[in-house]
Amino acid sequence: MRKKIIAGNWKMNKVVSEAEQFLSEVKGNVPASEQVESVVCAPFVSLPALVEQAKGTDVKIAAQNMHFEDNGAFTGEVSPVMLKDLGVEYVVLGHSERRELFNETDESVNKKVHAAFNHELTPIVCVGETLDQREANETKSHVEKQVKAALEGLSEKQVKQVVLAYEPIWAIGTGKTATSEQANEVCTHIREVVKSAVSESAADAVRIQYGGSVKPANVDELLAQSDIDGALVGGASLEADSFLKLVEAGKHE
Ligand SMILES: O=C(CO)COP(=O)(O)O
Repeated sequence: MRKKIIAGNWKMNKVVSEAEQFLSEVKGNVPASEQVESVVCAPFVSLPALVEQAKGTDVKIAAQNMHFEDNGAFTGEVSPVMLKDLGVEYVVLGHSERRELFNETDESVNKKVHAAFNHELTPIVCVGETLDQREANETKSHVEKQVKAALEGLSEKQVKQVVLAYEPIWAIGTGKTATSEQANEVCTHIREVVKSAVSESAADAVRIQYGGSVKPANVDELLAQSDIDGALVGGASLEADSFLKLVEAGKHE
């Protein structure tokens, strides 16, 4: 049985004091991490305070991006070494906003996934199709290409530790959720891709989140699907109450 993982992706929201306020409200109220993993993906500037505050609690802290090099002349970038040194445990890689707005490619995502493992960070790798691709019936082939590229060169053991997040771009921030059947169909396909590209045991172990307008009202139905092992949540993760409802839902399934 795969443990559910609920991650709140704040994107570019909250100043440090707001981030601290949020964590003070949730940290004593999340379920034990043996039941469900609760992750907060915050902007870089809030990470030191959040990691400090989350110590000894069941909340894990994630970055939303990083460079693949350890250090060097990359003005404005943050490296995996820096994240590891802070005590960050997860990193979101290849989010569609980064692919679309910041020229993230399958190749750079793959380099970052390797860099994450080199520094014992757990990657949450995002994949997903545009509305045009869905309408052209290219969803599965597109997502397959993204998953294979992201996992290229990893060991079976590493693949088992990756978290994949299926986020259809047309459902992000639009209020349009994929139906739970549509979401599960693609997550099932992703698991089949992992099985044929890596192994059956890797496919059984890898966790696949759904993301795109997830909220307390629809999370139960999504998490009840056979191949959905969690949620990557934007808007509905910004309020402590709502985030707590989402992680509670992960516990029940
Ligand atoms: O992009 C997302 C999470 O990474 C989804 O965002 P929303 O939950 O706001 O649609």
